[in-house]
Amino acid sequence: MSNNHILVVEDDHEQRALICDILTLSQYRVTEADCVEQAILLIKEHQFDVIFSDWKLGQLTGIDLLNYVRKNTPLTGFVIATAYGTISHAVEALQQGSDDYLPKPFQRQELLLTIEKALKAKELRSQNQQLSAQLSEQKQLIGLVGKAPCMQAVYQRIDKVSATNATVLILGESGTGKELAARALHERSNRNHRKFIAINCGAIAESLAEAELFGAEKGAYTGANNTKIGRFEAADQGTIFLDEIGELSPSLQAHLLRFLQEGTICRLGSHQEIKLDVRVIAATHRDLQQEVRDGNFREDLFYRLNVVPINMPALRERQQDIPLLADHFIAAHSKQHQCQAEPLNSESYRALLEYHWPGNVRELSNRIERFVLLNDIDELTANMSSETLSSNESGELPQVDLPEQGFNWEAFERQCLANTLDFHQGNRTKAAKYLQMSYKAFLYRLEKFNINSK
Ligand SMILES: Nc1ncnc2c1ncn2[C@@H]1O[C@H](COP(=O)(O)OP(=O)(O)OP(=O)(O)O)[C@@H](O)[C@H]1O
Repeated sequence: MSNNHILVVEDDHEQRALICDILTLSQYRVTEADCVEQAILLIKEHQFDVIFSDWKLGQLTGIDLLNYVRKNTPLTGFVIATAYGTISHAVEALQQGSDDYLPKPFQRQELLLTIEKALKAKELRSQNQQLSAQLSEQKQLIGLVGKAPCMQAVYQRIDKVSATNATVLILGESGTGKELAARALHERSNRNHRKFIAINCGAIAESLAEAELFGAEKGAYTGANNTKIGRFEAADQGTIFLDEIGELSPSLQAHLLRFLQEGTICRLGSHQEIKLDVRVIAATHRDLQQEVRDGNFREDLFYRLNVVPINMPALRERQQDIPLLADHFIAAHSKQHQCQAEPLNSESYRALLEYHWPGNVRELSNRIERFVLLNDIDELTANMSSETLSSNESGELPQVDLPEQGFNWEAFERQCLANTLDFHQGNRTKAAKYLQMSYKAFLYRLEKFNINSK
């Protein structure tokens, strides 16, 4: 039996028995309560790892229990079950610090997955507690908003490597906060009183790039009337952030490799080596390993850069942070533009939660900024419905010849999911969209059938 102890709070006797059975069969230690008051008495006596609570519990709600838990045993994992279609409850629960919510009716596997998620969140919170003083300071400092377990893992990574001089490669889709993470690494290092220089490798003209990065001697090229200091030299004793590293030309890749190996650069037009102390942080939204396989990126450079990788999660992978980020950006943009925006209603939160956010946090920030400036809620959700996963269109259904002897439905569902994923080269966002399913529902199914997309 697992050591993990779950408290199930549900006033419907049959439902409670069912949930307890599922959890007990999955080797959890389970205790039950039929109301908030009884749950609180039990929490005072025992240490629970996760509390699974229904929303409606007599006169009180799961939120009352959640508030008690967050105040008194903040590490405990918490999942709230919400009635079908009551998205405002889900939003409220996430805002109050629930680790996840589970819309009813739910399946056995979905229940087990949310419990596992809450356990993971609890574990990360426990680990972070040791760093908590630093962590709250760090969260302020680095400006990264998000409480999801995958973001906690990012904070931990940043915390561990910021004090070192290790080269860091930050990976993630566009708009996921790669530059913010790089700044955080710099801010938390002992280089923070020196420069942080950010360069978008895709944005510098090829012909000027070498002089721009490594400097040039007077007369090295037409128009070089004075000696030019490059960005590497300017960043001496500080940090250089090379964004879109995948765009670096082969010749600059060679220069960068030499710097990472020898710690020296040569200005254009000179053979004199200049020793520098610059920490390199690189980022890309590309699959650099694929670029290496395709011959576009040097393998030796890839390994030099990839000393410590940090993966920034896509916004759709941390759905629980969406309300938090939305509220954060409303406050930030209202302050910036000195205007007052209406608080979001539950319909708007629902639209935000259901959308798949191809532009990630940047897109959320931009949409909220437009909404705040124009005070028009339609600006927030414009063009979302056509992109939203839960489209109502059924599309053309595939023809299936039902075999006379019957067939195994689960095996069939598994096959459909796996084929769809293959069809989209393992891209889960596209596959979920193709099946007109929310990303979260699709992930549940992948995990349920143990289908690996990577
Ligand atoms: N976790 C976060 N909390 C608060 N703001 C965030 C977060 N992540 C990103 N942002 C904001 O979103 C915008 C985009 O972030 P950033 O430039 O760091 O992303 P990026 O991954 O480097 O994007 P690109 O790959 O396009 O360069 C910025 O305005 C940033 O402040």
